[in-house]
Amino acid sequence: MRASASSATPASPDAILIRRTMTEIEPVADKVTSYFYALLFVQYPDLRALFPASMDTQRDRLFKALLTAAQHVDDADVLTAYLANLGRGHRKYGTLPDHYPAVGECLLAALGRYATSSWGPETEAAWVRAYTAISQIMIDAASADEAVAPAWWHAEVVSHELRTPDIAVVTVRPDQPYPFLAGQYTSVETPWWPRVWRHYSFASAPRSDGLLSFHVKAVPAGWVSNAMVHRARPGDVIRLGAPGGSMTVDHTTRSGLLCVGGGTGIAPLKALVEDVAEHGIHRPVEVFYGARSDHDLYDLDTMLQLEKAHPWLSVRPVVATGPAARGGTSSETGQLPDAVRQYGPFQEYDAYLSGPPGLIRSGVDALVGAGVPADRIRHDSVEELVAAGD
Ligand SMILES: NC(=O)C1=CN([C@@H]2O[C@H](COP(=O)(O)OP(=O)(O)OC[C@H]3O[C@@H](n4cnc5c(N)ncnc54)[C@H](O)[C@@H]3O)[C@@H](O)[C@H]2O)C=CC1
Repeated sequence: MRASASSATPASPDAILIRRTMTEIEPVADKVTSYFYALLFVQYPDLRALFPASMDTQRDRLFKALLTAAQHVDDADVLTAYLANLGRGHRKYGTLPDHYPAVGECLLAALGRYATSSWGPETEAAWVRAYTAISQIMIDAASADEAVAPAWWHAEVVSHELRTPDIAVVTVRPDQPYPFLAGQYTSVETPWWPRVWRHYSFASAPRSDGLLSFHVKAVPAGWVSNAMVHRARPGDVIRLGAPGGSMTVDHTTRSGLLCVGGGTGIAPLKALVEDVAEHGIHRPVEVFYGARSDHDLYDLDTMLQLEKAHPWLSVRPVVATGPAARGGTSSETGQLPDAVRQYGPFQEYDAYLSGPPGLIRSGVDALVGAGVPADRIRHDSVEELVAAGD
């Protein structure tokens, strides 16, 4: 979380033109992205096979990516980091350098059609420059990544444990080593919904046996989550993309860790606790684990066992309704951010937030209120979480 340079320094002429287009198309974003994909698939029918059967989430993602790029167009560091990650992430879709000009041509045609008052030769030229730069960063990052990592991994389900009627702990064995850091996430594609990818955090620090675990909650209309909870069985093979996310432990400091997790958001926090334990330098770790009710604290036993084993760890279950859970350093009823506010001070802590988007948003405010400096609060991108929730 850092401020964009573009908010502090005057915007470049290209940035002004690009943002003008974005402002104009924002109210009709659905139409622009539908037109873009329709044009792309008519002009370049071979590209249809790279996309999922249903394009709903995809349309939204394209617009958000454009918006992010437009916001940071003058901030080379942020833009490059974002686009390089996007370029690497596109390898699993089978994206090739040749595809970029086709996409650019259809994108500009769609923007020109809907941004009627801001479009003209100058604006078009600004978009051509921006798109050329964007695609080059993505192509270069993908090509550099090819030398060091596969485009995707196959992983076989080796165990599937239903913890509640709609939450499963799924453990998989990747077909080749899968390097990642505790606190990161990956993208998952199931055999039942080809080319539909969703993000899930790793529920453990890297293990010596190479196995990876995920906590998945089946949500209404969630294709991948329902398949993972209700269909996947040992022997099924899923695909994994590259690891991502910066919710990782800074092992160069001895600061405490304040971990606030709601629902299946406890998964990466458990991984962080294991990471601190394995590192051997014992720092205070405070975990606030929230759920709607006692029954929804599906991983409380594991967290309490960790608490028993590690004197530097405090686990505080927080339930929104019903009787407070038994166990832990303390046990609360109410909303997670309110529970965190009762404790502290946390000035000397690095904070980690994980869970539903609403919790991330209100949690950041609560943590700042509890004295945690904003630049020491880590969480995954709320946009990605929205996509992960279905
Ligand atoms: N890396 C991450 O941030 C991860 C995020 N998730 C996300 O976590 C979510 C888990 O869903 P569920 O288990 O159904 O969670 P849930 O809806 O049952 O909520 C869990 C907890 O968060 C609190 N909460 C929810 N919305 C809140 C708000 N607006 N303000 C304050 N507190 C709020 C609830 O009171 C409860 O304590 C999914 O959206 C999933 O995508 C899951 C794993 C990792």
